[in-house]
Amino acid sequence: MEVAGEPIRVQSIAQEDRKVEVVPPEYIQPPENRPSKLGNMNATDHKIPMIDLGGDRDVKLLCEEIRRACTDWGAFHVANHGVPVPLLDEIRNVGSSFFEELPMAEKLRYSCDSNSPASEGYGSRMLVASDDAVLDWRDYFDHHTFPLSRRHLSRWPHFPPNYREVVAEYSDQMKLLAEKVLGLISTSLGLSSSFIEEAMGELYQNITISYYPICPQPELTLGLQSHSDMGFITLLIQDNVAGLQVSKDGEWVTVDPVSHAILVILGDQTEIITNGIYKSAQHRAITNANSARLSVATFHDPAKTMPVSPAFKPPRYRQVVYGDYVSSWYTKGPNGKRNIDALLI
Ligand SMILES: O=C(O)CCC(=O)C(=O)O
Ligand SMILES: [Fe+2]
Repeated sequence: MEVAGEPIRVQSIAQEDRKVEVVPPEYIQPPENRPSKLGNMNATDHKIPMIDLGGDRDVKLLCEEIRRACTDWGAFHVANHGVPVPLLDEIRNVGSSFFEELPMAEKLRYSCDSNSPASEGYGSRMLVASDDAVLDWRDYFDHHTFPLSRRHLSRWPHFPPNYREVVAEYSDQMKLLAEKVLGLISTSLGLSSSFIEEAMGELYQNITISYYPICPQPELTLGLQSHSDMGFITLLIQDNVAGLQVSKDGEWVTVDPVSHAILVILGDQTEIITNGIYKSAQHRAITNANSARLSVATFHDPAKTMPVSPAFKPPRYRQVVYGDYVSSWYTKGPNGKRNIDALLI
């Protein structure tokens, strides 16, 4: 089902009546970007850290763990995070019902504006900077959730019937967790616990549910090209199909799915504000030939008008107005971490 002027959704290439045996050329990555090895590359010393936020943990010890994880990886799992675990299953379930049970024609009623990056709705080309860029093997639904003035539930799927209620509740819970984690990150650097939250100003939150259809040639494609997230922190959950990889010491490490845990990914604004003591995590998603994969990423960003600069001296990054950073990112494309590197002094 194709609508005139509408970019084609990956799911309609991969799964419907026109199912293909080979991927169309616009999805084929140049050799240097292809996943070299499709198995799980995790060795025990190559596992994303798991940090327990529960109970009465000694804050000093907790902050030491956070500091190590942020320094070594820029990403870590949190367990006992305070978000009800059934809610994690609910959002995965409503997401997969939308992508897998709703006919394409119905899904297309929620199409995002394909001419404007990060517009709300159902799309497939969020990170595509130019017409000749290689396409991601991914469809998604992007929701604007905070500030509340951006939250229009009427623009979100009506199916399944509890979709909107679940996403709204999930958004509220993610905001609380983001504030908690940003507080710990601030404390772990000797800053006041509210430092990053105050520097961020009004919190902007978007939730992207990504759906990666089965891919006939996973060795040639990426579900999502290598990038770092633009804002402060991303809270991500995935289903039980592995596919997310984080770059560590020049190697791609697959993040094992842990159904009750939430992955914290540091974004570029955290790298700037911490003056590079903590680095944003470069990550990507690979595809596979056996199962579709779903993830839910919740982004926490400042207002577009907000200037962000290092909290430590001498500054190693130039101050940047967040909206300018976002515009340049969407113009040039993510290309690994090139955008933040351009701010280095
Ligand atoms: O699907 C994933 O695991 C990664 C999603 C992601 O990195 C993003 O949406 O920015
Ligand atoms: Fe990301």
